[in-house]
Amino acid sequence: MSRTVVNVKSDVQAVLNELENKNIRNIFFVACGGSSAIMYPAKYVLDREATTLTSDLYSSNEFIHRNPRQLGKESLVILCSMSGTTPETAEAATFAKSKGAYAVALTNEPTSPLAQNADSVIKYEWGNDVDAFETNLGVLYQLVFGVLSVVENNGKFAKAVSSLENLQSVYEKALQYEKENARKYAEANKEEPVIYTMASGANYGAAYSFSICILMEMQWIHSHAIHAGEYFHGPFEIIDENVPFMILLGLDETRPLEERALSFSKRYGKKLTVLDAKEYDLSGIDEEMKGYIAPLILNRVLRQYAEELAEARNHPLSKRRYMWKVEY
Ligand SMILES: N[C@@H]1[C@@H](O)[C@H](O)[C@@H](COP(=O)(O)O)O[C@@H]1O
Repeated sequence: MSRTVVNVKSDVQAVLNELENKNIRNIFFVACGGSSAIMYPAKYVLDREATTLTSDLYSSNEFIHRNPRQLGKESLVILCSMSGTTPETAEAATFAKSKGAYAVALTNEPTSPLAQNADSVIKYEWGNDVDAFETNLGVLYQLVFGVLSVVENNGKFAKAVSSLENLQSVYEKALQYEKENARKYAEANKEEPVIYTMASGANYGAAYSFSICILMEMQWIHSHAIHAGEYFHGPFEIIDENVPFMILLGLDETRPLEERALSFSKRYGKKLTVLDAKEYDLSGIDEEMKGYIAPLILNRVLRQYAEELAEARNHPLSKRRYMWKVEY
């Protein structure tokens, strides 16, 4: 086991030990942008697994201003910020603590303002070279299944951990499988002014992050992440042969929504890119975890698509005009 994997495990365990002595009844996921997107699958896990715990997901500043009535001593607030410097997320930790809640920060920067404001910190690693187990998504799942185990005796913690330990090799096979597709996608889409994304259930966060972080923030391409269930209640009027869609198919219980949206899109659209988790080799992932793990794989593959697109468009993923540059 690498040193960073050992650290992640002990950070998660330290939080779980703290929770043993508390009476947690509700969980609030709080973050912004890409860090918020990673929380959608965690919320899906809680909806599917929790028998008494309730959970909800908030953009950090909305969390503070909406001030949910149930936030209090029986709340666990899970905050995430890679830099730990996003002001509204750091402030949300202080706000949560002021209400008596227990605030856990997930960050790549354990000395950051967010980390300092929280009760506990779990450090995650970031970048293409780190193991899936120690990324933000990997760490958040360990925490969520750990909380389910401590608070509700849910028995899936060990299955989640072993599946996450095997995830890196699944990523590598999926990236290899999609390599040429990603390159072709970039060539075919490099001049497109707008690209929509679509998914449901555990996978919606991956579509959301590709839309707002990759296409809008990092490529300045118009986009919107459409929920596959909502597609038929407005957005489907937009599809025709000229409108590009990135459609995700996961393995969770909402897959029929994604399949329905795809089959309609195939009737009227031509520029469809489909990432289907069914096509990937998921050896090492526990059967009961596959639906939960699929968005992590789709998210990793989407990063490969993003890198190819940035290359083909000669627009680096690091390029910004406002973020971190002007007042906002
Ligand atoms: N794509 C994300 C943004 O959505 C986010 O606003 C920013 C700060 O995020 P964090 O709070 O995780 O440091 O980082 C990335 O660029």
